[in-house]
Amino acid sequence: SATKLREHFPQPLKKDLKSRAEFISRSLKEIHLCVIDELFEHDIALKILAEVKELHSSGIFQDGLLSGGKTASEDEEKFTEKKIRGDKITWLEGNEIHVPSIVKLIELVDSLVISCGELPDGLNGYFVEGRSKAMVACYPGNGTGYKRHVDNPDGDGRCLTVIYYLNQGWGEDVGGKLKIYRPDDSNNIHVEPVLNRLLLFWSDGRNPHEVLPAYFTRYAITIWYFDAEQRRRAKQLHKFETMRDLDVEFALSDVEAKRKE
Ligand SMILES: Cn1c(O)c(C(=O)NCC(=O)O)c(=O)c2ccccc21
Ligand SMILES: [Mn+2]
Repeated sequence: SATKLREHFPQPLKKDLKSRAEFISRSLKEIHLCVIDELFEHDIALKILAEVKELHSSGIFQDGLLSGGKTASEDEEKFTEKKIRGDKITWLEGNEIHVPSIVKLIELVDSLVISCGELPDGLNGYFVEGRSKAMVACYPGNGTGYKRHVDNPDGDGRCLTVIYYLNQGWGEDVGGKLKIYRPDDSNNIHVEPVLNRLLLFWSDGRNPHEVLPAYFTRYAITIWYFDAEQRRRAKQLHKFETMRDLDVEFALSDVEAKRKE
C-alpha cells in the first residue's frame, strides 16, 4: 500500500517546488509512480473538497457510465436490465472563477510538472508542453469502481497521469482503493484515496490500474500531461480520444509565465 511506499520513499520534508520535483522525478524513475501526502495545508484541501461537493450538488456531473465503463444509448438501456451507474465526471479548464481552490490545485500541479521537466532527465525523456482539462470524478458509493485499464495504451500523447484525492476520513471498510498492477502480481500497489494525497504515474502500460468497488462517495481530480512528440504523432495519425474533452490541450507556458511574475 502507499504507506509501504512511504517507507520506500520517505516524503520530502521540504515542500518547495524543487524538493518535491526531485522527489517526484526519482520516484517515477524508480517505481513508475509517486505518492505525495499533505500536498496542501489542511484548510486548503478542505476548500478544494467543498468546491467539488458544490459542483456535485449543482448537478453538473455528467451521468455516470454504466457499470463496465461503457455508455449506453437510450434504447439499449430500455431493453437491458437497469444497470447500476458508476463514475460521474465533469471537466474544468483551470481558469474558472467559481472554483478558486481547484484552480490553485491545477496551478500547483502544473508548476510541479514544469519543475520536474526542468531537472536533468526529470521526466524520463518526455518533454511536456501541455496538459488535458482537469477531470473531476465522483463514484456514487454503490459498489461501482472502474475496471482494470491502461490510461494510454496506444500512444495518444498522454505520458503522465496525476490524481488528487479528496476523501476525508477514508477507512479500509469503505473500499475504493486504486489497485495498480505490477508484472509480478505479488507486489501490486494499493493506493488509499485519502484527502490531500497526490498520486502521479506514467500513463502507459507500465501502470495498469483499477478502482476497486467503492462504498462511499469517492471524489478525485485527474489531470493528464502530454508528451509533445507523442502528441504530435497522435494528431498526425488522428488518434483522437473517444472523449472529446480529452482532446483539448492547454499549453503550460502561460502557467510558467504567471509563476515567474
Ligand atoms: C472516472 N475515471 C477514473 O476514475 C479513472 C481512473 O483510473 N481513476 C483512478 C482513481 O480514481 O483512483 C479513469 O482512468 C477514467 C478514464 C476516463 C473516464 C473516467 C475515468
Ligand atoms: Mn485510469
